[in-house]
Amino acid sequence: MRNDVSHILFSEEDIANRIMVLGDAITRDYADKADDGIVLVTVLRGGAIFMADLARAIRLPVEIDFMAVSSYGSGMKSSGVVRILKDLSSSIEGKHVIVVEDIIDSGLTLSYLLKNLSARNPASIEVAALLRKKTESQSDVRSIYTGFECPDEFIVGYGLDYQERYRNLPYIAVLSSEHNE
Ligand SMILES: O=P(O)(O)OC[C@H]1O[C@H](OP(=O)(O)OP(=O)(O)O)[C@H](O)[C@@H]1O
Ligand SMILES: Nc1nc2[nH]cnc2c(=O)[nH]1
Ligand SMILES: [Mg+2]
Repeated sequence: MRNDVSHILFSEEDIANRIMVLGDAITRDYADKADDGIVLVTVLRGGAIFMADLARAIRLPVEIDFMAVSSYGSGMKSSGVVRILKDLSSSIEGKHVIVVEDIIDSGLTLSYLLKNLSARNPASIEVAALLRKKTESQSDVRSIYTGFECPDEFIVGYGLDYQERYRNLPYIAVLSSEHNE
């Protein structure tokens, strides 16, 4: 373990096992929806690594598309303002959308995205989030495919950054206190 990481919450193996379970659940739930088209809408940048593994755990044809939004910038607190930096490349009208996110923290990013994407008339829209933080003041976002609940600390690894570093750690960890203040 690196010395700038305080402790590991979920190991590479924990993550791989959990993603297999989520992939199986999605495969089962969407088996009769594949003909309409299933799109994994990944929220860049943090969601990219989770999506890459989740997509390969789903045994149905799926499209992948990307949106880039940012509410955190380089800090550890949500600015509360979600900006679309990149929109989807294709239409989602009539398709079954699964929004793939690395973490639900305040829930602001996902509530904004769900509202924005629902207005484009998809056949259905659900959320797959690898982590859901246990916080007091979280927007009420429904995520039916959730990987793990995590403590209210600043998390890095497996897509999650601090000042753009740590995204490529294969595990999920809490940043050590010198960084986490
Ligand atoms: O529930 P919330 O409080 O809205 O936080 C969750 C969002 O924050 C992070 O993104 P960030 O804006 O840091 O962009 P990034 O993915 O490029 O790191 C994370 O990837 C989620 O998208
Ligand atoms: N890296 C990181 N990004 C976040 N965005 C919202 N919450 C978090 C968090 O705990 N860690
Ligand atoms: Mg970030």
